Amino acid sequence: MSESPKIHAIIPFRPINPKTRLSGVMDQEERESFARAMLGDVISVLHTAGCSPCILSTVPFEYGDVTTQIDTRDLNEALNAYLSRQKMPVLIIMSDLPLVTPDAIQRLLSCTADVGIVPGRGGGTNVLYVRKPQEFRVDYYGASFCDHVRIAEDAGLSYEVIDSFFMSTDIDEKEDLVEILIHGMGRSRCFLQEIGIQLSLEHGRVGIQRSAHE
Ligand SMILES: Nc1nc2c(ncn2[C@@H]2O[C@H](COP(=O)(O)OP(=O)(O)OP(=O)(O)O)[C@@H](O)[C@H]2O)c(=O)[nH]1
Ligand SMILES: C[C@H](OP(=O)(O)O)C(=O)O
Repeated sequence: MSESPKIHAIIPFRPINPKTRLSGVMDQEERESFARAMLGDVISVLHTAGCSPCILSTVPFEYGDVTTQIDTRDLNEALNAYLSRQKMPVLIIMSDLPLVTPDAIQRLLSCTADVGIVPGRGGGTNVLYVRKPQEFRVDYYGASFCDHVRIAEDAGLSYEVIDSFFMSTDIDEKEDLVEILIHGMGRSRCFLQEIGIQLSLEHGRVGIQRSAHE
């Protein structure tokens, strides 16, 4: 019996000077290592979920034997050019989702709508499952979740919104690191621990602190 083809998962990635909103707690070299660690967590989960990952990078970049495509254009232009070349369903997943799980990916892949949308906290879009890539386009940044709903509606495509704590937790700000230290089990958590980032409790709120000697 022949196996069903793996779903292509495209991961946009900017390896140089990424995660600038974490500049207060990590220097550039650390942010680059941390972004790579989060990417590694996402790639492992995609493999476990039976997807075929591909990195869409702004510069030449290698991660094991994962295929990389290079596109120097900005995020939206690069992804829309990619979508226009695809005939089969595509998963678009951000690289800063280190808590994503195979179960959550499977749940998204089992949605029957033309577009499955996983919102990010604060109005962004963390994962999209696009069954008809040539009929959809992306518009990231700002309230991109609302924009993606509107784009699907305008194109006459059905959509389903998938709520998942682990997929909706993208790591943008210092406060988001708390979630990795509480829920994470992969490379990203190890990296934070290696550079001395740990949980702190101040006035009853959980935050993070970095040990001075690291
Ligand atoms: N291919 C490509 N990917 C990008 C680009 N900009 C960001 N990304 C990726 O898109 C995803 C979401 O990006 P952001 O959350 O804005 O991450 P970031 O740009 O590293 O973070 P900030 O500098 O803090 O805004 C991540 O997977 C990034 O690596 C780009 O210009 N091209
Ligand atoms: C790419 C952008 O990511 P954010 O800046 O919201 O993390 C978005 O989700 O539209």
